[in-house]
Amino acid sequence: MARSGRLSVAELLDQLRHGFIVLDADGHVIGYNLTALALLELPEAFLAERPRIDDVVRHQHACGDLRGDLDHLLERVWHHLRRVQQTAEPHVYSYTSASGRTLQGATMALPGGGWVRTYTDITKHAQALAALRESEERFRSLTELSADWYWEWDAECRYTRFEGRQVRENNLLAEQSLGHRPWDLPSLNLPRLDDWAPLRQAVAQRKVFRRWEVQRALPDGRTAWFSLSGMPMLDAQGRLLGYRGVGRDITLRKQAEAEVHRLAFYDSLTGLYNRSAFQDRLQQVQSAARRAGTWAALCFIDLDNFKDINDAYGHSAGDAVLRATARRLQVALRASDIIGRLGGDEFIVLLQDLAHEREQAAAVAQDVAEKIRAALEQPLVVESNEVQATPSIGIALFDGGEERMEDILRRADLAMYESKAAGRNAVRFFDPALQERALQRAALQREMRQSLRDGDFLLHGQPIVDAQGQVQGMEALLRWQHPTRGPVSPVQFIPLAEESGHILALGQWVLEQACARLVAWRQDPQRCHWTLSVNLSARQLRQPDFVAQVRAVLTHSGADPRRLKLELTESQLLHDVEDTIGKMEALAALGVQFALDDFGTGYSSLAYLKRLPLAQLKIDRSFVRDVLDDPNDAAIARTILQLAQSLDLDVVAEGVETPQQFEVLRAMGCRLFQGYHFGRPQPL
Ligand SMILES: Nc1nc2c(ncn2[C@@H]2O[C@H](COP(=O)(O)O[C@H]3[C@@H](O)[C@H](n4cnc5c(=O)[nH]c(N)nc54)O[C@@H]3COP(=O)(O)O)[C@@H](O)[C@H]2O)c(=O)[nH]1
Repeated sequence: MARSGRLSVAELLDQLRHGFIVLDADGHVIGYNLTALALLELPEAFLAERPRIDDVVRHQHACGDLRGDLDHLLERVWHHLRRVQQTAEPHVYSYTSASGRTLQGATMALPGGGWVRTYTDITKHAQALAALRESEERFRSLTELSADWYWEWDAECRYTRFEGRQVRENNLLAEQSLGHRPWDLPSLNLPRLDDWAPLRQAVAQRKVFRRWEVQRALPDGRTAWFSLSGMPMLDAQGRLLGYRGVGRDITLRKQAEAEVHRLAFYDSLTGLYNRSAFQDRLQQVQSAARRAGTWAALCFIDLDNFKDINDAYGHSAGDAVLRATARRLQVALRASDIIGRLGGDEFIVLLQDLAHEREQAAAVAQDVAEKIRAALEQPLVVESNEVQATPSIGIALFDGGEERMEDILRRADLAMYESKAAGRNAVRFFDPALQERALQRAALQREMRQSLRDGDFLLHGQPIVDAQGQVQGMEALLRWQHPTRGPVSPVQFIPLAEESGHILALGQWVLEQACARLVAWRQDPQRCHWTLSVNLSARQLRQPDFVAQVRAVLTHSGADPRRLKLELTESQLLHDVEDTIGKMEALAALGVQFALDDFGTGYSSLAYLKRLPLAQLKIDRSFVRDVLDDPNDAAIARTILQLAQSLDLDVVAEGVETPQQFEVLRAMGCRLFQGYHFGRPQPL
């Protein structure tokens, strides 16, 4: 310690963490600090004698701190000393002493000759580096030996790195993925962005995710399944740097799982659902029917003479018949229908979401069962023999109620026995009354097609009069003069025509007839100002080319569009309102008028009412019927009239049957009327 109480320079240098030795131009030690002695483990007496650097090296070599050939060591020391002098660049090196200390040495040239050598203990740093290297080695052997590969994403979740033998051997994966987010790459099992929501949510919350399975099509045409697990990489402030994780090819496992699934749930002969899978599906259909409030049907199919085929041609022929039956069922039915084989020659079909009404569902089920029957009754060629395996089909309808699956199956099975009893190759319902009605509906639909061809449909017209009883127009009403059944009410056949789609052809026919009538009236001074109202069905209006169709009929017939009035019901407006408004506006632009039929019975939103290009409201006849006796009906009629007045619409009171009804409605301000009081529908 210096007298002043402050450290001398020499004392200060001894306190440094770095050791140093100063050499003169000949390489003699002319200065050093105590740290150098400690780090180099040299006795002070040795350095105090100003040894040459060669002696220091010899000493270190003798102690085992420096290893290798001594002459070579000395040569190298002097080589570096000279080089440092020439280049003025320090020479940095490191070595580990015999005692296990790692030192970093640096040699620098001094101005005017000589050198200074510094020594720093970097043992800890060297140990950390060694540990890091070892861990890298471990990681590398892991990715080299394991089936997994390593990946990294940046903070935007784009792949930035892949490592591992798998990736090297199958570089397709990395090539395809680098620079892309996993959800931007094409995937077979998760094609929509929404499918990735759970993974993206986990990433947004910086969560670890495990075993995320994705199926990809590789550029070489193969498809492969990968499983990804990942964890976030965060900086010291908790900001996301990216994700890192492992990936694994799980294609083989997936294939094995699919095979196990196939064996457990599918019939090995036909590939259809087996009994246990079918029961599962039946339960699902029942739950779906409960949610949707619809009816479903179970068809039990038994091949009529399968045993004879088996006996006559052998089991392989029998198997071929069963496989062909399965194929025919698949071709005849829709993808949403569920087909199974219970065993032997027993097949089952589940038809879901048939209709909300039981009778309507029965009609559809009857149609489908007939289609199945027709498909299966066709002869088959099996092992060069022509065989016929006609089916007996039993149908049980069910809804979302509590009925047990065994009971539904039992009902269908019983109905199937009814088919057998009825002479085979037949369809029977569990409920005979339902069967009858379903058959009636199916027959009417068939006959309707024939009647359309034969011209059995007629158009009637019912007058629409003003307050003075003067006819202002007609409503066109369709009639079916059935060749054997006589007149069939539109109340009966219009819904059937809607269901089967015949309404499109019928509607077109009515429109053509109505336009022809308008053209004929034009020549008649008493009728030339009349309008003709035509009822539109929901299905007609939903046709994308409906506007074009009406325009074509008008052009072709030459009828004045302003005399044509199309009647819609409120319920028709509820379906795709914007589309309906668009079509109405397009026709209104031509001059065609629109009336809202049965007004008051539906759920018209006043907001829509305002937007629709309507000319007329028709008060439903249910309000007119009791307008004299029921104050509520009278109030409704009055309200409709007031509403129409404020919306600047005409009003027709429908179903006026008596002079009293006429008077009351006229007193309320109604100006147009329709009903038996003025005339029943007559041939136009
Ligand atoms: N999509 C189409 N629907 C049509 C067509 N033709 C008729 N229909 C619809 O069928 C339903 C039944 O029609 P219909 O049996 O012809 O009955 C109409 C009138 O006869 C009846 N009416 C008329 N005045 C009276 C009356 O004073 N009392 C009474 N009880 N009934 C009467 O009302 C029916 C007309 O109703 P609306 O159409 O609502 O104005 C019926 O829903 C028809 O719409 C067609 O070509 N296409």
